[in-house]
Amino acid sequence: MSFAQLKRIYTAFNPPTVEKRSDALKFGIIGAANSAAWALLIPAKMHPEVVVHAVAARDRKRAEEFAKKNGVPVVYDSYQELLDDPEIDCILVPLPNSLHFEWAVKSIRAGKHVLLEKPSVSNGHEAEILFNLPELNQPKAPVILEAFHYRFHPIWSAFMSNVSSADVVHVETYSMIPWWFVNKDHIHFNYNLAGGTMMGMGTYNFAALRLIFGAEPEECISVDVKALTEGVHHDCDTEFKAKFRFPNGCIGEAFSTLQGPTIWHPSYAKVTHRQVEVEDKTLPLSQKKFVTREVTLHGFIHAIFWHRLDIKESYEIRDKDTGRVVKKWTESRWQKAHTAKEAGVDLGKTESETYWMSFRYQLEAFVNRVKGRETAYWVEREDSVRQMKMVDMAYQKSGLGVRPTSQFQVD
Ligand SMILES: NC(=O)C1=CN([C@@H]2O[C@H](COP(=O)(O)OP(=O)(O)OC[C@H]3O[C@@H](n4cnc5c(N)ncnc54)[C@H](OP(=O)(O)O)[C@@H]3O)[C@@H](O)[C@H]2O)C=CC1
Ligand SMILES: O=C1OC[C@@H](O)[C@H](O)[C@H]1O
Repeated sequence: MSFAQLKRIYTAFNPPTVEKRSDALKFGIIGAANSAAWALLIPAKMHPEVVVHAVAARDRKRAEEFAKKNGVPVVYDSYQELLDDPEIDCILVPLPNSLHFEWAVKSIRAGKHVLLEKPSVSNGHEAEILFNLPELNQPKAPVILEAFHYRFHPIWSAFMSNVSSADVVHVETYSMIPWWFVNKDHIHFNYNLAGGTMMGMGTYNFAALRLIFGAEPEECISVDVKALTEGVHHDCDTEFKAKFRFPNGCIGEAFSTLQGPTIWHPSYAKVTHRQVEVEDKTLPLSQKKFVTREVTLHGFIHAIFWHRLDIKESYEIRDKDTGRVVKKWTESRWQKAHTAKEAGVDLGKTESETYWMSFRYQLEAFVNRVKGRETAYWVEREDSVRQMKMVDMAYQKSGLGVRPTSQFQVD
């Protein structure tokens, strides 16, 4: 790894602190969660319109420690007290998956905008209720966003601009987290907290499949899992391989593990297109030109560490009458994009920096939506509902069962 790469990663996690505007949004965090650092605390430092104002934890001491460590000025004794603070505009919900539904509903009903950790809720049933709350369809409704951070990174846009959904014939996705990063006692492996690898990591692969095919899967054909069976961990998948059939009859595959090998391996999404004819006016009238494109994005989930977009195009020139191949060759190119400009994405007035992580791009979009501005990219509410339905489909097929629905009642 070069010095420039190391410097970029270092700066991503230790960014310069920018001056805050007087109309900056005040965020509250419910739960002194580890993921809050990536999702909000670090990107907030370099966002002039974001102030992390308060944190609440089930245990006040824990909240105080978190506040001291992260320079958060206000501490609340309970999540509800934080929601009752009229000064707070936005809430980060980084709770166990099983609590996302209840606290996202309560946040919206308190009139707050919600940045909701992925997966949005425990299952499709909860998603239908949450994302269709009447409060979200009113004028000046709160903004809610499932924190699908990688979808906001410019390399994802560059990748998608090379994918032609109508021509996709096969997709393979891979993601992993090394075993030492996720302890067996982590909330990811607690069934009652809606744990499991398909929830914690697989949902990233599933979203990639849905976006690449530009459609919802019709069927989950197979799911092979390694799962825990003991105590609170029961029915939590540590690793899985799933296959889905999409409306064009083609297959999308997802492999993920939260107990992967010691050395981190970048995620990838590999897309194969069908052969299509391309116009070439330089050819004699008796010949036709065809291309088959393979597009692979390495590092699609955590692009800041490393990524590369590979595009391989296999060309053939054929005789129109006989179909005989007259000539064939392959052209390959690759691309990286840490900034919006490098990917050709328009972020409006904002200039992105090479050290921006996917989470910083996500926060940019979230703030812009809250402020009523246009965003280059967004995860719509219906999208999050469909996403949870795909997760349900896979859990049903796996035999582990859909994650349990919250007892919290919405009236
Ligand atoms: N975007 C990303 O890169 C990442 C996203 N995530 C997502 O964020 C969410 C939280 O994950 P993560 O931050 O790793 O988890 P942590 O265990 O670090 O934090 C979870 C928080 O939930 C609170 N909590 C409330 N009720 C319970 C309970 N019954 N059991 C355990 N904790 C409880 C705790 O808050 P309190 O302080 O009140 O005790 C704790 O701080 C998950 O939905 C996960 O999928 C996770 C990692 C990375
Ligand atoms: O991006 C991630 O990496 C670590 C996992 O624990 C987490 O769930 C996921 O969002």
